[in-house]
Amino acid sequence: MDDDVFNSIVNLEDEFEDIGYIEGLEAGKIAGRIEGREMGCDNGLDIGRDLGFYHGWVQQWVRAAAAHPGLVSDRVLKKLTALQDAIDEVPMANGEGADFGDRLKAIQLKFKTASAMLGINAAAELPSSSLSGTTAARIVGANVAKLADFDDTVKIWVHEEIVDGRKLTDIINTEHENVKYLPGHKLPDNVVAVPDATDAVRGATHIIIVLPHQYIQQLLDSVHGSILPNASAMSLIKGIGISDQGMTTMTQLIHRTLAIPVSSLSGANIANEIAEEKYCETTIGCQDPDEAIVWRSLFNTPYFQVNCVADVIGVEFCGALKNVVAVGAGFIDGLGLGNNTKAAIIRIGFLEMRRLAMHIAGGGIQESTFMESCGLADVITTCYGGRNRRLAEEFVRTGKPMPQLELELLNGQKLQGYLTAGEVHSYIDSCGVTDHFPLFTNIYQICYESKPPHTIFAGLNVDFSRDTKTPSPSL
Ligand SMILES: NC(=O)c1ccc[n+]([C@@H]2O[C@H](COP(=O)([O-])OP(=O)(O)OC[C@H]3O[C@@H](n4cnc5c(N)ncnc54)[C@H](O)[C@@H]3O)[C@@H](O)[C@H]2O)c1
Ligand SMILES: O=P(O)(O)OC[C@H](O)CO
Repeated sequence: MDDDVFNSIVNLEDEFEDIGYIEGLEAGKIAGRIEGREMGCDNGLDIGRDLGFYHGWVQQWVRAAAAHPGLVSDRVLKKLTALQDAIDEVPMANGEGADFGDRLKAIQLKFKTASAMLGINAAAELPSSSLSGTTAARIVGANVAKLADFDDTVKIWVHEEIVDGRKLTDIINTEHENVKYLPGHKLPDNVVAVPDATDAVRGATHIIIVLPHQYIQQLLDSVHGSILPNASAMSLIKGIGISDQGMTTMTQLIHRTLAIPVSSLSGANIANEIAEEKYCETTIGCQDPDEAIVWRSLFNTPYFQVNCVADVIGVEFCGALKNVVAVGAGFIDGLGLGNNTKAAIIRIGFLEMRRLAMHIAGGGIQESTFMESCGLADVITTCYGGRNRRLAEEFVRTGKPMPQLELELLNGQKLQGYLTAGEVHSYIDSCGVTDHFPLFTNIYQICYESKPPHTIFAGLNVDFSRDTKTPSPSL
């Protein structure tokens, strides 16, 4: 009897373990089934909705083509049939060969090509007719006119203003010249200015966004309901955003609002020189190799040589942060110091750019991106020929605040450098790492805290040697 009691006590743990195992297994099966069903419903719903859209679209065109012979060419009909086949081949259940992601991607590409050939694939721009936006429209306009896969028309959104008593959109559409932001350079006839941003993006599969970064969120909010679900965007903006979540790049901001893939283009690209068709290079950061080819075909010309990399945010960090270095270079010119001093500021600025980008994005950025046109080359050109440099020089010479100089000297153009210096400072200050960015900190203090320009040299003897050895330098 005693024996039995002890036996059952000794075995109690094993018994509970067995019971626990069986109960846990049953509970796990039920929870797994519920979770799996929820996930399946969510994903299946998305896939079904997209497939339904493509199916309905292609059916309409196939029917219309059958009812109206000659409505579409044989080439287009072939593309529509290929799209229809790809949709029909999608299995209706999970299993081997289902690979829904790859299949949807292939369908999306076929849809883009077919809709482009049908003339409903406008490559739209949202440049607010700025200097670089108009320059980009010139290039893209000339390229789409030659590309079979794209509709001929490039819509360019113009933040409407009156120039010499006339609407800027009317001037652009009649004289084919942006007389305010890019005077002296004709635009191709297929570039059409529209005053309503939603008009520019409606029906567009490729959206190019170029405007001073301070206006971006307002613009995105106004267009986000009008974007095609299969559209993709390219940001040419050189700027960063600061939010509660820290530092945001423009592609992150655009993606968050529009929920479409976003790439970046940046390089040693002073817009007036490009408009004069002087040879230069640029860098496209695009994660999808197929999309990168499409974007390259929209921008590449013999005088504007595009190189593609996969590092989207590396490209844009370079473009944004070089503007702060340009302000420093302008201070050096304003102080009347020579080329050696400017070269020192460029070198240190370049290292601080790289250090900051790595600090924020770590292994998400490629070292090699800094050697592309968007990196080293853009720092050089901007520190010698850019507007940020020029106004920083005037700032030292005249003592006038940057916003006043911008109004007086830039005829409506907007500076990014001193704003970015403020944004960078608020970020590094909140992280407690200003000591590791003496040049950025000094430039900020000269711009915003009335420190004299010669204080730009304070504490610049920083050791950057560890930065090249670790992908994400610990500060
Ligand atoms: N200019 C260049 O050489 C160059 C080259 C490459 C990249 N970029 C980048 O391109 C972006 C645009 O710069 P930019 O030089 O072409 O612009 P810009 O300074 O030439 O033009 C200013 C633009 O802002 C618009 N604007 C004014 N108020 C507005 C408002 N409330 N809302 C919306 N838009 C408004 C104006 O219509 C005008 O089109 C920047 O991020 C810049 O760094 C410029
Ligand atoms: O004129 P900035 O200073 O805005 O610079 C223009 C371009 O960014 C240079 O690549």
